[in-house]
Amino acid sequence: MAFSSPVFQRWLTQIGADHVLEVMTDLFESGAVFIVDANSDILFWSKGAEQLFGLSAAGAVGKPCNTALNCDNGNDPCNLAQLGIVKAQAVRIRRPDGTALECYRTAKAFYDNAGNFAGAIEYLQPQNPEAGALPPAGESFHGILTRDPKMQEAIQIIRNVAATEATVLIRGESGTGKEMVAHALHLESPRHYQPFLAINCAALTPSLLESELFGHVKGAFTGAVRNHAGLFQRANGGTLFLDEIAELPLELQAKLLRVLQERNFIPVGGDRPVSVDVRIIAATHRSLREEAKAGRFREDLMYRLRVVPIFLPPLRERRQDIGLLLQHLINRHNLQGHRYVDRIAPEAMRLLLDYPWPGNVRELNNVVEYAYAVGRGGELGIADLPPEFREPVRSRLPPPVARLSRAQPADEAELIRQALQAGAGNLEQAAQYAGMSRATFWRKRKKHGL
Ligand SMILES: Nc1ncnc2c1ncn2[C@@H]1O[C@H](COP(=O)(O)OP(=O)(O)OP(=O)(O)O)[C@@H](O)[C@H]1O
Repeated sequence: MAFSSPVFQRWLTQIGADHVLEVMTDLFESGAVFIVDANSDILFWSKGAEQLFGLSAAGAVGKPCNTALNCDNGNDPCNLAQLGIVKAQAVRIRRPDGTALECYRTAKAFYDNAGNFAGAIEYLQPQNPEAGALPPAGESFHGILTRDPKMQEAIQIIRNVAATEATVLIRGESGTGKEMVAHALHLESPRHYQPFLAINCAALTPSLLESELFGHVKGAFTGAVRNHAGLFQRANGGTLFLDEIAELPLELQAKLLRVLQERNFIPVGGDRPVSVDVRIIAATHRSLREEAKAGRFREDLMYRLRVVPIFLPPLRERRQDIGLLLQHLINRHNLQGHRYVDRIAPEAMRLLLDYPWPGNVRELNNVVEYAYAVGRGGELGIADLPPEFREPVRSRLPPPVARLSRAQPADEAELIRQALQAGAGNLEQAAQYAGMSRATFWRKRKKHGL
């Protein structure tokens, strides 16, 4: 057999088995190869796996394979140990960006001399190679799709700072991908085995936020019937993402500063400090400098948080990403099988490119979802777009109308959309426009996916 040939063995030693494996697996352009050890932890992750699953080798190696792949059937390769070989088994994996991918899986187990399971080599192919394919490498980073130079600059900063412990502050409008970027940073960092937890500081009242962040002890307040571990405790060893950090009340800013400086905090109602090791990534749509100048944000905390600032441009300033994201979303929806879109009418594309996208990528997701819900046929046309795309003068906004209590649910979504447009990325102005508090506006926006 060729593999036992001494000539082959000598050649393999000369070239290096790992290099041969890498080159060999690169030949499988439309599939992913990976290798697991006896514990099913990933040892090797091919470029094809990075491409297909949208997860870098750095983020995958060392993880249990069912965690990295988020298999819906999640029972493998336990079965593989008994079966020895699996051919073209249909499986569904879930990428880090949440998209599902139907694959065919072929795998072969290895056993040691005692007959114990010693690992496996696996090959996964998308069931529909065209629809399942991710954009070319370089345009996707942990599910973040972009061709925009400023976004790519941001991604380069993430790659560079991931290995360090530097605190990162992400600035960008709502829906520009701040949480995705924070998650990518976590996945690239040595903390990727540990939890990544996120909270929006604008979404809760100050007392709830304090309890959610720092936890509380039994009896701290009416209703505190047991000890509650806060996010800092639960994220210990990992990363905590604090979205809309500018909305953090001043008294909690002092508590956060203490965690950053002394790595400990006192839970609500507690009397002794709890030590934690958590990397903080914060995000805001505001200028923290301006907030500090206005006395709403502690300057010392601002300096602690923005050691590495990252800016994400709004979608209207990166038009080339609109086409890329559209194609990706269409591929994803095509996979679900309700409708297969293979082209976008030029006039619909024009409208999509000219639209100001106040809700950024989140709004683009919704527009495509709308098109699949209401439209039919292979061409995505103007009639498949939500009403605001078909209004003759989109820039003319209606006056700040209707308090929400009087609005019907359908009007509510429309009001939020108009408010976002009116606020042009400033959530405070948008909330004012809608006649709501920031927290209510944030909740309603999430509810309607805007
Ligand atoms: N570059 C991108 N590529 C692919 N998907 C993206 C990109 N940017 C954002 N998204 C998607 O858009 C949605 C909003 O992204 P995300 O929650 O990260 O934004 P955000 O800036 O944190 O918003 P908010 O501040 O309102 O919470 C998510 O569904 C995310 O998957």
